[in-house]
Amino acid sequence: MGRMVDGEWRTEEEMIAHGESGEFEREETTFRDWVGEDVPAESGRYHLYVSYACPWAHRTLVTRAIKGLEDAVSVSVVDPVRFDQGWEFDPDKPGTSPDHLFGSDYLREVYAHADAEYTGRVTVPVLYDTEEDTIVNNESEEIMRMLDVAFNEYATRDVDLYPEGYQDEVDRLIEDIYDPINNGVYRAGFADSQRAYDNAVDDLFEALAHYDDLLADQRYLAGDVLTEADVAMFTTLYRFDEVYHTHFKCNRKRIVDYDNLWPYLRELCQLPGVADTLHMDHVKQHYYRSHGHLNPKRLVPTGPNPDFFAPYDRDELPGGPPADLQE
Ligand SMILES: N[C@@H](CCC(=O)N[C@@H](CS)C(=O)NCC(=O)O)C(=O)O
Repeated sequence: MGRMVDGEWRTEEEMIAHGESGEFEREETTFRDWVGEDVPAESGRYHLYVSYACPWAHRTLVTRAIKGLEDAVSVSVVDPVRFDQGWEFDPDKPGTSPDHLFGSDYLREVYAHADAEYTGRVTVPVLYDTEEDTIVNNESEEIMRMLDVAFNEYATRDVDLYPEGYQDEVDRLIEDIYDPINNGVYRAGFADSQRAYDNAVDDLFEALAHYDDLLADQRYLAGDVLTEADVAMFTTLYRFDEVYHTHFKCNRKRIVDYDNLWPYLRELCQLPGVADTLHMDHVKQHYYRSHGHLNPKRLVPTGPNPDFFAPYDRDELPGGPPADLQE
């Protein structure tokens, strides 16, 4: 694994950045323009690059699926296993695709196409503008918001994940769950010292307990309506028992052990469109086979196979999904 420096791929760059006490430090993303502000929303103009394995990319895929934006925004899917050349395209692997825009072998070629002098990590998701021929944005939270708000006129389902009256709460929730939960599992898994790991798992399980309590009498994180905050929480919970519990040593509890988080997770999996975004084979292949420093034999565990499609029994709670998501 490496990163780009002045448009060149460097594999000798430090694999994972750490602070002085061994905490994992995630690098800021660099392409931060906005569809709807800097460039106009248009159907067929933008292209998403994703890995089905990645929780950040998964947020954008879930938003696209539940709003019904498949015809408006096309997608290329990388090979789930990432070696020292970074994300690559291998359309022979099940569930992957070619690079539909450029036919590249590696995702870094797409970054170089957008900026020949690019310095930084080559991450998914990427939202590419075929008109301006550059990357608009590579920050999942922002791409999720753009798909939800800026592309609304192209949505085939009437679903608003950032509803008026809830916006401050949604922003607060997305921020609040980021450090202990979404990034928390990485802080645990990529910790370089016992203290950094201990702090990360303390924060993670304290936050999970808090949201488990909240969801006892509340259908969704912001209350009775489904929002972007649920999408942001969902993609971490989905990977938890199969990957983070074992591979990242987040093993005080599994999601199936929680009274409310577990049925909440099942409900989200069963929303129309979401099943098509679930690719646990890619998730497991990616984590267990890409991180040789954590799993040197690169063996992929066969369990525990939670049943995400078992009934969830949350219809008694107030609220529920928008009409267009009720089947
Ligand atoms: N802040 C970014 C993080 C994206 C990210 O870290 N993606 C991972 C995959 S899960 C990646 O592509 N990593 C490659 C690397 O860091 O070199 C976002 O939320 O979009």
